Amino acid sequence: MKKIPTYIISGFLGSGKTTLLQNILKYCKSQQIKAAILLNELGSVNVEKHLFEDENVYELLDGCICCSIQEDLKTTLTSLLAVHPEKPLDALFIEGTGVANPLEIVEVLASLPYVHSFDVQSVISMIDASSYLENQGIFTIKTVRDLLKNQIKGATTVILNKVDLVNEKQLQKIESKLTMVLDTYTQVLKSSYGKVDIVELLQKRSNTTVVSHKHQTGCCDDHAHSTCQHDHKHHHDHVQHASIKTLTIQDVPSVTKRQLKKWLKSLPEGIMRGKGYIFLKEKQGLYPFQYSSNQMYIGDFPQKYATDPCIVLIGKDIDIATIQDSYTSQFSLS
Ligand SMILES: Nc1nc2c(ncn2[C@@H]2O[C@H](COP(=O)(O)OP(=O)(O)OP(=O)(O)O)[C@@H](O)[C@H]2O)c(=O)[nH]1
Repeated sequence: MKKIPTYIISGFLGSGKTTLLQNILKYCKSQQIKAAILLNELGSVNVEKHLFEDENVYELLDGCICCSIQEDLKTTLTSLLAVHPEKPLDALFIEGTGVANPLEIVEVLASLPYVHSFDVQSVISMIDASSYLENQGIFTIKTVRDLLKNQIKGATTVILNKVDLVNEKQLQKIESKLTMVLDTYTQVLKSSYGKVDIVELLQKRSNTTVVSHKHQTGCCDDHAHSTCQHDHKHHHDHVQHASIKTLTIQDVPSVTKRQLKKWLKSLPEGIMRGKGYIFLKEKQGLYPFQYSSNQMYIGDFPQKYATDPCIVLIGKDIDIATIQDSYTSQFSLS
């Protein structure tokens, strides 16, 4: 089945995510694009329900899909696939809460089994130009500052919204601050009320590659072809230059904690996040693990629900072939 092109819209509270989403949906309607939206709200009631009355909406309330209700996200993705089996959706838009880390959502979509049904096209992050500079000073709490940074750094497209509320000088200051955080491949657009060129916005800018440890002949061999989304030469430039890349390794053999740690630490700097389930030799069980800020965390308890071991890595400008090679040499010895 064709994968569903999926877009993640992130950005701090009030930055204009819903406003942008409405513009996108208007465009989809005009082009007969069959879209669904997944709205996530921190509160137990969606106060913006009325804005999406005619739309195919899935609501996830009372928590953040990137963390506290991540399992609900998985359940919703599963039921969404069950509802549209014959005539799949043309696009799925996921609007995270204002405090969501978009990379955590990418990780879910890149994990098994979802990676075979959803294809992350881009991570769009909204910035409220009228409060961006102020927020840099206000939020002295490191976790909030990190969150703001992750929302921007984890994006393939950044939209500097609410430019109607700032003057040229302020805008220049924001742009120069952003260049310090963003890499050159991140697309930066400016807008008022989320009015941007939607065709340009919906271009594919993110890459997910699926490889199987069992088929190390490469992801382009016959067996793996159906899941292969590698950087083929015939891809358009914007795909080759996509800054965020996701690598999903499936059929992972059992390893020791030490081996996993050693391998994760050996990864290139561009790797921003890692996550997955790994069968630990010493504990004879499938354990969840996390990797961020150069630190590995392994869950205290084995996974209760049936799932396959897999490793999801997300990074910027990463050379997937190099990672695959390092992975093969590390774990083939195990
Ligand atoms: N002046 C101005 N107001 C805007 C702009 N974009 C959005 N707004 C307004 O800002 C408010 C918040 O916009 P939303 O689109 O709801 O923002 P959001 O990011 O979805 O907000 P959360 O649900 O809190 O995460 C609304 O009142 C919008 O009408 C803009 O470019 N300029």
